[in-house]
Amino acid sequence: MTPVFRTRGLTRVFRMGEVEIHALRGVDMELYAGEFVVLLGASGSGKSTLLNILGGLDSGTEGEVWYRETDLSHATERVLTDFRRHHVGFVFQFYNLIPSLTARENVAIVTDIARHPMDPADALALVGLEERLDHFPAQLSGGEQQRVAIARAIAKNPEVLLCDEPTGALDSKTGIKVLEVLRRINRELGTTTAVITHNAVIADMAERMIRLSDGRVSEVTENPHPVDPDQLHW
Ligand SMILES: Nc1ncnc2c1ncn2[C@@H]1O[C@H](COP(=O)(O)OP(=O)(O)OP(=O)(O)O)[C@@H](O)[C@H]1O
Repeated sequence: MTPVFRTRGLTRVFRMGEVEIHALRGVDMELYAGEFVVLLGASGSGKSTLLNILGGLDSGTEGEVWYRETDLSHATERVLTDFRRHHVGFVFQFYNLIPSLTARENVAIVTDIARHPMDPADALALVGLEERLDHFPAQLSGGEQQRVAIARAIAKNPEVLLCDEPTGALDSKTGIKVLEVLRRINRELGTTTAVITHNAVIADMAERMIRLSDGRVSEVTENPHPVDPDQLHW
């Protein structure tokens, strides 16, 4: 299987004045096409740093990061912008919706600059919000706002969806609904999906779990029988 992403010896050092923080200390990992992966690890283990580098939001200090045949570690800003714009979708813990725009308009912001976008209404229907197209964020629950954010991330038809604590601000019932949406998109669109979480239970729905400890991959586990999100309890 050809990986969508491959890192080798990836390190990231943040320099704060005299202090150096080694967020990643040599990460070797792959993400394969179409898989659903959960990234676990203690606070500060480097999960967000890794996801940000995979998504072209940040760069490593040393080591290699490949997106298919593109070497992101030596890419120009133009290549990285194109990569972010057309190949990856991001979902964060806080939804980052624009309060003065409706659900449909929040999604259209992205589809307006994408090459092969979905219709915003279709993207919102995929996340179960066909009845909420003209609602403003303040008129939506937290789970619904997160689903708008997911619709916005997938409406450009990205190959990869990178999610940083997507259920972190939600109660378990709402979080499970959001996970069901992510699972459905992964299955129906074949979007390679990586989800960072503190919640080890969520790994039960993933095909693979990658654990980071102190800036390194400490464990990779395959899960031959991923469960449906509605079977998860926490
Ligand atoms: N921009 C930055 N400047 C300085 N240090 C940073 C920066 N981003 C992250 N760090 C540090 O790098 C380390 C790894 O942070 P990171 O956010 O990747 O961890 P994490 O596993 O995602 O943690 P959490 O689960 O708490 O979000 C931490 O010690 C953090 O303080």
